[in-house]
Amino acid sequence: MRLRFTKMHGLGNDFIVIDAISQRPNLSPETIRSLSDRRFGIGCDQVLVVDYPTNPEVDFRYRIFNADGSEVENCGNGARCFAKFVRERKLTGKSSISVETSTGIMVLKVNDSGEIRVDMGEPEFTPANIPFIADATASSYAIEVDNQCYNIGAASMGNPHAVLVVEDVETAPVLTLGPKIENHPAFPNRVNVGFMSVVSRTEVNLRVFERGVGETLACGTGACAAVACGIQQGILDSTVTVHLPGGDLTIHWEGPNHALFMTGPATSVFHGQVRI
Ligand SMILES: N[C@@H](CCC[C@H](N)C(=O)O)C(=O)O
Repeated sequence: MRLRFTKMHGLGNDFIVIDAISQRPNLSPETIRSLSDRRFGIGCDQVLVVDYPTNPEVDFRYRIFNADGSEVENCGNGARCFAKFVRERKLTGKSSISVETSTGIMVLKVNDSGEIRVDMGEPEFTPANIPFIADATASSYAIEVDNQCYNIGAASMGNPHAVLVVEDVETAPVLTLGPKIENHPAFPNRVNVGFMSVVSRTEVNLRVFERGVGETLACGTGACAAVACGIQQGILDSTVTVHLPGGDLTIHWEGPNHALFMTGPATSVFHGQVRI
Protein backbone atom coordinates (compact mmCIF):
# COMPACT_ATOMS: atom_id res chain seq x y z
CA MET A 1 0.00 0.00 0.00
CA ARG A 2 0.94 3.66 -0.32
CA LEU A 3 1.25 5.03 3.21
CA ARG A 4 0.64 8.75 3.82
CA PHE A 5 2.83 10.22 6.55
CA THR A 6 4.03 13.52 8.00
CA LYS A 7 7.63 14.13 9.01
CA MET A 8 7.76 16.15 12.26
CA HIS A 9 10.16 16.99 15.04
CA GLY A 10 10.22 18.26 18.62
CA LEU A 11 13.57 20.07 19.09
CA GLY A 12 15.22 17.79 16.53
CA ASN A 13 13.85 14.53 18.03
CA ASP A 14 12.27 13.45 14.74
CA PHE A 15 9.19 11.42 13.90
CA ILE A 16 7.25 9.81 11.10
CA VAL A 17 3.62 10.43 12.08
CA ILE A 18 0.97 8.14 10.63
CA ASP A 19 -2.79 8.67 10.63
CA ALA A 20 -4.14 5.15 11.27
CA ILE A 21 -7.72 6.48 11.37
CA SER A 22 -8.07 7.18 7.63
CA GLN A 23 -5.70 4.34 6.59
CA ARG A 24 -5.11 0.99 8.27
CA PRO A 25 -1.47 0.00 7.68
CA ASN A 26 0.11 -3.20 8.95
CA LEU A 27 3.15 -1.87 10.80
CA SER A 28 5.36 -4.83 11.65
CA PRO A 29 8.63 -4.22 13.56
CA GLU A 30 10.44 -4.80 10.24
CA THR A 31 8.36 -2.08 8.50
CA ILE A 32 9.06 0.34 11.39
CA ARG A 33 12.79 -0.37 11.11
CA SER A 34 12.86 0.18 7.35
CA LEU A 35 10.81 3.43 7.53
CA SER A 36 13.11 4.70 10.32
CA ASP A 37 16.34 3.88 8.48
CA ARG A 38 18.10 7.16 7.63
CA ARG A 39 19.80 5.74 4.53
CA PHE A 40 17.37 3.20 3.10
CA GLY A 41 14.12 4.67 4.44
CA ILE A 42 12.64 8.05 5.42
CA GLY A 43 14.58 8.29 8.68
CA CYS A 44 13.40 9.10 12.20
CA ASP A 45 13.97 8.42 15.90
CA GLN A 46 10.37 7.22 16.46
CA VAL A 47 7.29 6.31 14.43
CA LEU A 48 4.08 7.72 15.95
CA VAL A 49 0.73 6.16 15.11
CA VAL A 50 -2.50 8.11 15.69
CA ASP A 51 -5.47 5.79 16.15
CA TYR A 52 -9.01 5.55 17.54
CA PRO A 53 -9.12 5.38 21.36
CA THR A 54 -10.22 2.19 23.12
CA ASN A 55 -11.64 4.41 25.91
CA PRO A 56 -14.69 6.37 24.60
CA GLU A 57 -13.99 9.28 26.99
CA VAL A 58 -10.66 10.02 25.34
CA ASP A 59 -10.06 11.77 21.97
CA PHE A 60 -7.33 9.55 20.48
CA ARG A 61 -4.98 6.68 21.04
CA TYR A 62 -1.33 7.23 20.28
CA ARG A 63 1.26 4.45 19.82
CA ILE A 64 5.02 4.94 19.78
CA PHE A 65 7.68 2.79 18.12
CA ASN A 66 11.44 3.30 18.50
CA ALA A 67 13.62 3.15 15.37
CA ASP A 68 14.68 -0.40 16.37
CA GLY A 69 11.03 -1.54 15.95
CA SER A 70 10.21 -1.86 19.68
CA GLU A 71 6.89 -0.42 20.89
CA VAL A 72 7.31 1.87 23.92
CA GLU A 73 5.10 3.39 26.59
CA ASN A 74 5.61 7.14 26.21
CA CYS A 75 7.31 9.90 24.24
CA GLY A 76 7.20 13.53 25.41
CA ASN A 77 8.35 15.29 22.22
CA GLY A 78 6.13 12.91 20.28
CA ALA A 79 3.12 13.93 22.40
CA ARG A 80 3.54 17.58 21.38
CA CYS A 81 3.94 16.59 17.71
CA PHE A 82 0.87 14.36 18.02
CA ALA A 83 -1.18 17.38 19.27
CA LYS A 84 0.00 19.55 16.38
CA PHE A 85 -0.63 16.73 13.88
CA VAL A 86 -4.27 16.05 14.88
CA ARG A 87 -5.05 19.78 14.68
CA GLU A 88 -3.24 20.39 11.38
CA ARG A 89 -4.89 17.31 9.80
CA LYS A 90 -8.24 18.56 11.16
CA LEU A 91 -8.83 15.34 13.09
CA THR A 92 -9.91 17.64 15.96
CA GLY A 93 -10.51 21.35 16.52
CA LYS A 94 -9.96 21.13 20.28
CA SER A 95 -7.10 23.00 21.95
CA SER A 96 -7.21 20.63 24.93
CA ILE A 97 -6.78 17.07 23.68
CA SER A 98 -6.86 13.86 25.70
CA VAL A 99 -4.90 10.87 24.47
CA GLU A 100 -4.49 7.30 25.56
CA THR A 101 -1.02 5.69 25.54
CA SER A 102 -0.13 2.17 26.65
CA THR A 103 0.45 3.48 30.21
CA GLY A 104 -2.35 5.97 30.75
CA ILE A 105 -4.12 9.12 29.64
CA MET A 106 -2.36 12.41 28.90
CA VAL A 107 -3.91 15.84 28.38
CA LEU A 108 -2.26 18.24 25.93
CA LYS A 109 -2.98 21.97 25.64
CA VAL A 110 -2.04 24.04 22.61
CA ASN A 111 -1.13 27.60 23.76
CA ASP A 112 -1.88 30.76 21.76
CA SER A 113 1.85 30.95 20.95
CA GLY A 114 1.64 27.47 19.32
CA GLU A 115 3.69 25.85 22.11
CA ILE A 116 2.18 22.76 23.66
CA ARG A 117 1.87 22.08 27.39
CA VAL A 118 1.58 18.42 28.31
CA ASP A 119 0.33 17.01 31.58
CA MET A 120 2.80 14.12 31.85
CA GLY A 121 1.27 12.67 35.03
CA GLU A 122 3.21 12.01 38.21
CA PRO A 123 6.79 10.70 38.00
CA GLU A 124 7.12 7.18 39.40
CA PHE A 125 10.11 6.42 41.66
CA THR A 126 9.14 2.98 43.02
CA PRO A 127 11.84 0.67 41.59
CA ALA A 128 9.49 -2.20 40.68
CA ASN A 129 7.28 0.18 38.67
CA ILE A 130 10.17 1.64 36.61
CA PRO A 131 11.19 -1.31 36.36
CA PHE A 132 14.55 -1.21 38.17
CA ILE A 133 16.01 -3.82 40.48
CA ALA A 134 16.72 -2.20 43.87
CA ASP A 135 15.87 -3.02 47.49
CA ALA A 136 14.00 0.21 48.28
CA THR A 137 13.12 3.61 46.79
CA ALA A 138 16.00 6.10 47.05
CA SER A 139 16.92 9.41 45.43
CA SER A 140 20.11 7.86 44.06
CA TYR A 141 21.52 4.39 43.55
CA ALA A 142 25.00 3.01 42.93
CA ILE A 143 25.31 0.79 39.86
CA GLU A 144 28.42 -0.90 38.56
CA VAL A 145 29.55 -0.80 34.94
CA ASP A 146 32.93 -2.30 33.89
CA ASN A 147 34.05 -2.45 37.54
CA GLN A 148 33.30 1.25 38.03
CA CYS A 149 30.59 2.62 40.28
CA TYR A 150 28.14 5.31 39.03
CA ASN A 151 25.42 7.14 40.97
CA ILE A 152 22.13 7.34 39.13
CA GLY A 153 18.63 8.62 39.78
CA ALA A 154 15.89 6.33 38.45
CA ALA A 155 12.32 7.27 37.48
CA SER A 156 9.53 6.31 35.14
CA MET A 157 7.55 8.84 33.09
CA GLY A 158 5.56 5.90 31.72
CA ASN A 159 8.90 4.79 30.24
CA PRO A 160 12.08 4.04 32.22
CA HIS A 161 14.89 6.57 32.78
CA ALA A 162 18.28 6.60 34.53
CA VAL A 163 19.79 10.03 35.22
CA LEU A 164 23.47 10.76 35.91
CA VAL A 165 24.60 14.15 37.19
CA VAL A 166 27.82 15.11 35.39
CA GLU A 167 30.15 18.14 35.47
CA ASP A 168 29.88 18.89 31.75
CA VAL A 169 27.50 17.31 29.21
CA GLU A 170 29.91 18.11 26.35
CA THR A 171 32.54 15.72 27.70
CA ALA A 172 30.15 13.18 29.33
CA PRO A 173 30.58 9.59 28.04
CA VAL A 174 27.09 9.56 26.46
CA LEU A 175 27.99 7.27 23.54
CA THR A 176 30.10 4.78 25.51
CA LEU A 177 28.44 4.59 28.96
CA GLY A 178 24.91 5.26 27.57
CA PRO A 179 24.50 1.88 25.82
CA LYS A 180 26.03 0.00 28.76
CA ILE A 181 23.51 1.47 31.21
CA GLU A 182 20.70 1.08 28.61
CA ASN A 183 21.36 -2.68 28.71
CA HIS A 184 22.33 -2.99 32.40
CA PRO A 185 20.77 -6.10 34.06
CA ALA A 186 19.26 -3.87 36.80
CA PHE A 187 16.85 -2.52 34.12
CA PRO A 188 14.91 -5.55 32.87
CA ASN A 189 13.14 -3.54 30.10
CA ARG A 190 16.31 -1.57 29.23
CA VAL A 191 16.40 2.16 30.02
CA ASN A 192 16.83 5.66 28.56
CA VAL A 193 19.98 7.27 29.97
CA GLY A 194 20.19 11.02 30.71
CA PHE A 195 23.42 12.93 31.42
CA MET A 196 22.56 16.18 33.23
CA SER A 197 24.78 19.07 34.33
CA VAL A 198 23.28 21.59 36.73
CA VAL A 199 23.76 25.25 35.79
CA SER A 200 21.59 26.58 38.64
CA ARG A 201 18.49 25.47 40.59
CA THR A 202 16.35 26.50 37.60
CA GLU A 203 18.53 25.57 34.64
CA VAL A 204 20.21 22.34 33.45
CA ASN A 205 21.95 20.97 30.36
CA LEU A 206 20.92 17.48 29.25
CA ARG A 207 21.96 14.85 26.71
CA VAL A 208 20.01 11.60 26.44
CA PHE A 209 21.02 8.21 25.09
CA GLU A 210 17.60 6.82 24.18
CA ARG A 211 16.65 3.18 24.50
CA GLY A 212 16.13 1.65 21.06
CA VAL A 213 17.56 4.67 19.18
CA GLY A 214 20.90 6.05 20.48
CA GLU A 215 21.61 9.68 21.33
CA THR A 216 18.85 12.04 20.12
CA LEU A 217 18.82 15.84 19.87
CA ALA A 218 16.13 15.99 22.59
CA CYS A 219 14.10 13.62 24.76
CA GLY A 220 10.92 14.99 26.36
CA THR A 221 10.38 12.23 28.89
CA GLY A 222 14.16 12.33 29.54
CA ALA A 223 13.88 16.04 30.42
CA CYS A 224 10.91 15.32 32.72
CA ALA A 225 12.74 12.43 34.45
CA ALA A 226 15.98 14.43 34.86
CA VAL A 227 14.15 17.35 36.50
CA ALA A 228 12.01 15.01 38.64
CA CYS A 229 15.16 13.23 39.90
CA GLY A 230 16.89 16.60 40.49
CA ILE A 231 13.91 17.86 42.51
CA GLN A 232 13.75 14.58 44.45
CA GLN A 233 17.50 14.96 45.21
CA GLY A 234 16.90 18.55 46.45
CA ILE A 235 19.17 20.18 43.83
CA LEU A 236 16.48 21.78 41.59
CA ASP A 237 13.48 24.09 42.06
CA SER A 238 9.99 23.37 40.74
CA THR A 239 10.36 25.17 37.37
CA VAL A 240 13.44 24.31 35.33
CA THR A 241 14.65 25.20 31.84
CA VAL A 242 16.26 22.17 30.23
CA HIS A 243 18.80 22.93 27.49
CA LEU A 244 18.99 19.98 25.10
CA PRO A 245 21.19 19.81 21.97
CA GLY A 246 18.06 20.59 19.84
CA GLY A 247 16.64 23.42 22.02
CA ASP A 248 14.88 24.16 25.30
CA LEU A 249 11.99 22.64 27.25
CA THR A 250 10.34 24.01 30.39
CA ILE A 251 9.52 21.47 33.06
CA HIS A 252 7.34 22.23 36.07
CA TRP A 253 6.73 19.85 38.99
CA GLU A 254 5.41 20.79 42.45
CA GLY A 255 6.54 17.46 43.94
CA PRO A 256 4.81 14.29 45.21
CA ASN A 257 1.06 13.94 44.49
CA HIS A 258 1.25 16.49 41.67
CA ALA A 259 1.37 15.99 37.91
CA LEU A 260 4.49 17.16 36.07
CA PHE A 261 4.11 19.55 33.10
CA MET A 262 6.33 19.84 30.03
CA THR A 263 6.09 22.83 27.66
CA GLY A 264 7.79 23.14 24.27
CA PRO A 265 7.39 23.42 20.51
CA ALA A 266 6.41 20.96 17.77
CA THR A 267 7.28 21.36 14.09
CA SER A 268 5.93 19.84 10.85
CA VAL A 269 8.58 19.38 8.17
CA PHE A 270 6.86 17.77 5.16
CA HIS A 271 4.11 15.37 4.07
CA GLY A 272 4.78 12.38 1.87
CA GLN A 273 3.75 8.95 0.68
CA VAL A 274 5.81 5.77 0.82
CA ARG A 275 5.13 2.26 -0.48
CA ILE A 276 5.12 -0.39 2.30
N1 LIG B 1 12.08 10.70 22.41
C1 LIG B 1 11.14 10.39 23.39
C2 LIG B 1 11.22 9.07 24.08
C3 LIG B 1 10.95 7.94 23.11
C4 LIG B 1 10.90 6.57 23.73
C5 LIG B 1 12.20 6.13 24.36
N2 LIG B 1 13.27 5.98 23.41
C6 LIG B 1 11.96 4.81 25.10
O1 LIG B 1 12.41 3.76 24.62
O2 LIG B 1 11.34 4.83 26.17
C7 LIG B 1 10.68 11.54 24.25
O3 LIG B 1 10.69 12.69 23.73
O4 LIG B 1 10.23 11.33 25.36
